[in-house]
Amino acid sequence: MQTHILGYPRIGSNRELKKACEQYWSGKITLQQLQTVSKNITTQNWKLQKEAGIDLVPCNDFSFYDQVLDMSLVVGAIPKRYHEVAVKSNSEMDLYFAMARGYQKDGLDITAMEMTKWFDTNYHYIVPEFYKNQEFKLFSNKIINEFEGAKQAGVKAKPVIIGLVSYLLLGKEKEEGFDKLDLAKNLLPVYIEILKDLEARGAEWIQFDEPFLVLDLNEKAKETFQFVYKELRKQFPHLKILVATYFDGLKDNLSLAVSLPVCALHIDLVRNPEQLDEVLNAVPENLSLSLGVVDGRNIWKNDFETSLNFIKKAIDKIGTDSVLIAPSCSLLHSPCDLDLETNLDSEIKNWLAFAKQKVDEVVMLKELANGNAIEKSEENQKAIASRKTSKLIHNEQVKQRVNSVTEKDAQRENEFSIRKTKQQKVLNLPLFPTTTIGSFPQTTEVRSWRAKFKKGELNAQQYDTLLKEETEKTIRWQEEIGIDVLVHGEFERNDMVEYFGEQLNGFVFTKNGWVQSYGSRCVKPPIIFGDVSRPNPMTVYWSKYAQSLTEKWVKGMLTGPVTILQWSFVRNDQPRSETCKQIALAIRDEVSDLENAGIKIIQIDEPAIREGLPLRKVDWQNYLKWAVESFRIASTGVKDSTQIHTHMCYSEFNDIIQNIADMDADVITIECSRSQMELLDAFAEFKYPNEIGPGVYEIHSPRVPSKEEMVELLRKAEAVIPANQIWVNPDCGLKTRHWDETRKALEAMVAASKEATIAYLQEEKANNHWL
Ligand SMILES: CN1c2c(nc(N)[nH]c2=O)NC[C@@H]1CNc1ccc(C(=O)N[C@@H](CCC(=O)N[C@@H](CCC(=O)N[C@@H](CCC(=O)O)C(=O)O)C(=O)O)C(=O)O)cc1
Ligand SMILES: N[C@@H](CCS)C(=O)O
Ligand SMILES: [Zn+2]
Repeated sequence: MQTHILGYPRIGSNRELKKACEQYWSGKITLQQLQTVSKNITTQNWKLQKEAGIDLVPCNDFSFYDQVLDMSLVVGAIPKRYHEVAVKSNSEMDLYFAMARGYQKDGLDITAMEMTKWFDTNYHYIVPEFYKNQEFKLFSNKIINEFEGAKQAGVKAKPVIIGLVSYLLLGKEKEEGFDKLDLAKNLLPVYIEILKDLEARGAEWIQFDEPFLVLDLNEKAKETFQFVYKELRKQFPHLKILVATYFDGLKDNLSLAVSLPVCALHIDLVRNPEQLDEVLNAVPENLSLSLGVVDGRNIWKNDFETSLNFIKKAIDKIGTDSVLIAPSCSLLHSPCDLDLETNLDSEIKNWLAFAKQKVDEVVMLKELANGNAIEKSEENQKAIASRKTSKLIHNEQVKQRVNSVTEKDAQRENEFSIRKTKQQKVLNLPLFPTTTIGSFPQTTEVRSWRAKFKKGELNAQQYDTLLKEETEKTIRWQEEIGIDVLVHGEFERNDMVEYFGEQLNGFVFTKNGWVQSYGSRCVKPPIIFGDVSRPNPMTVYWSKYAQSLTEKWVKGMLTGPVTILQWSFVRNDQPRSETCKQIALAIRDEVSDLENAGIKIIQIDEPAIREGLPLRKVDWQNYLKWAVESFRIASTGVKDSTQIHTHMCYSEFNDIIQNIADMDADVITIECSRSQMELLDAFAEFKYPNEIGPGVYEIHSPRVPSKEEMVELLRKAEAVIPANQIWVNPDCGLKTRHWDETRKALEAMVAASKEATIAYLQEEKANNHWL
């Protein structure tokens, strides 16, 4: 029996990588200094795992930005537009960061590659770009370098490589007339070249991540899996190849997965424990099974009794030598180290395990399965029992309230057409009304006020005054440039989910529980440990203050229940739907309080609603039913005249448009500019009846859009959506942007709205004249 880890967090337990990357980007440190930071992180990670007693320690799980982008560089999938950067900068690292973040230097203005969600997680990867007959060639030596780096640290590591089929399926065809899977034949020689080199250097085990094996696959994908792994086996009869699947069960891909001629197959027994029996029955004699029993996506202490039952069952069926023990997936999605949490309630802390502790759990499970360290099992069972019976968790009132929600509680008084008239009477908004999504730049200064406040270097009143000044400046500036519906800027928020978690009962938050979201950006998901309720209003103070400063409407700004659920660590002792409804009721109360405080427009952000979709289509409707219902519980307790907005980013809507419509928000703002308004087609085809704000500019890069390009996008929108349904706004919040680019971009956006209005009215006039 062996233990292994599928991947370890690479940000460093104090976010050293984030800080070093950002310093490198702003020219404050050299490439060599950046590389020293990465070397320290990887070395520490390898040593930690080796010293804990892990048999197969991973390498190539480090990344300066994203592991999929790393793979694109390794196999030379570098889109042509970056070739000049490679020449001008003469640095592999700068080329790499240019692909991730765009390049505006040396007279070049090149956009970043697209970024999207990694399966159903809050991690984002850089989408590979594929072209017909694309050739690949080994470009970056990263995998070899990491293997050698681990060797120097005294570890013969197991390289973790994105499997060939999943790598292709993660990408996007950038021209028509071919299927990305057609490229497998061209890509295979590069994989073979890498494996040859690794084998020559002494590698024994190779982990290929193939998460697509838990998704719905077509015949071509299945054939490609067979083709690729047969070829690899032919070439490398002695390498131990482990295929890793995670985030769901193999289900109808089981026979395919167990037929691959590899040494070991990893399965996720946290997400899909039911698959174990079926897999054990199907596993051929020469295939080892890696049991993903420690939850890599959540922070709860492992229940050793449950895990040991799985392990024993597997040992009985296939023998000790054929069993590996592991976390369910890479620990990338877990915070680094619970030991750093010195402020957590000790009862709750005893229920938790972060990455470092999960490594120990994996080792301990092997010990226990071997009949050793019985006292550790008793300790573990005490902690598990204490959580089951704790008084901290249950609140009968909350449970009763969820149980007594009726259909009427999830419905507005009247349908949208009636609400629209009533809202327009109150709001009196122009055609193409302008607004933003909520956050304004979270400058280093604003963040430093909060850091000082937390350290006690600023008192509550000083902190409050600084935030009020920043809010007032932002309100005045929005008035000045003529935005129609203002926002307060969200300066008081550390994060759109954590901020709410900090104020709700049933949540705890950590000091240092950071998890990578994309590139250098991290999030600190709050932990939902018990029944959720709202002891006090959470946002009314700031919305009321902002509204008191101006005659214009200020939107109240909330995060929706599904997004709070999705971006938190969620309790695993009740269905997610139950927790979601509890959060929904808390948000419903906040919405009511905002309305009572005179706020006429309330936005409830749900950017994670699509991310929460189960990976298999058969499971979608069940999820969508409770997710949409939760949004409706949160949003429908208002008068017809109160306008409810929602906002979503990173979403494709075609296949869930009916459910989006069922949310029945009066206005939805969506990310749209990167797809050049293509995302609107789903709304147009569906004849989406409510109002829509398609994002007219991209907010992930510092590039300032021109008025003309936004007018052009509005014209595209008008071609498919009636003008009186269209709002004008950026793709998402502006928290990651600087003020200078924000000012220029929003001024141009307001000008674009005016131009679109004039053009529309002129056309109307001409049409009427003609009639
Ligand atoms: C919309 N997005 C979000 C997602 N998930 C969330 N939970 N939240 C989101 O907003 N998922 C999808 C996308 C992902 N996008 C982003 C965008 C931006 C960030 C980001 O900026 N993250 C920040 C951390 C934000 C935060 O929590 N800030 C805190 C703490 C700030 C801090 O680091 N303080 C320093 C001291 C500072 C000083 O002294 O000057 C410290 O503690 O050491 C705060 O503002 O108080 C990031 O920096 O990574 C994430 C996801
Ligand atoms: N209101 C949030 C939404 C981000 S998805 C913001 O503006 O940052
Ligand atoms: Zn957004």
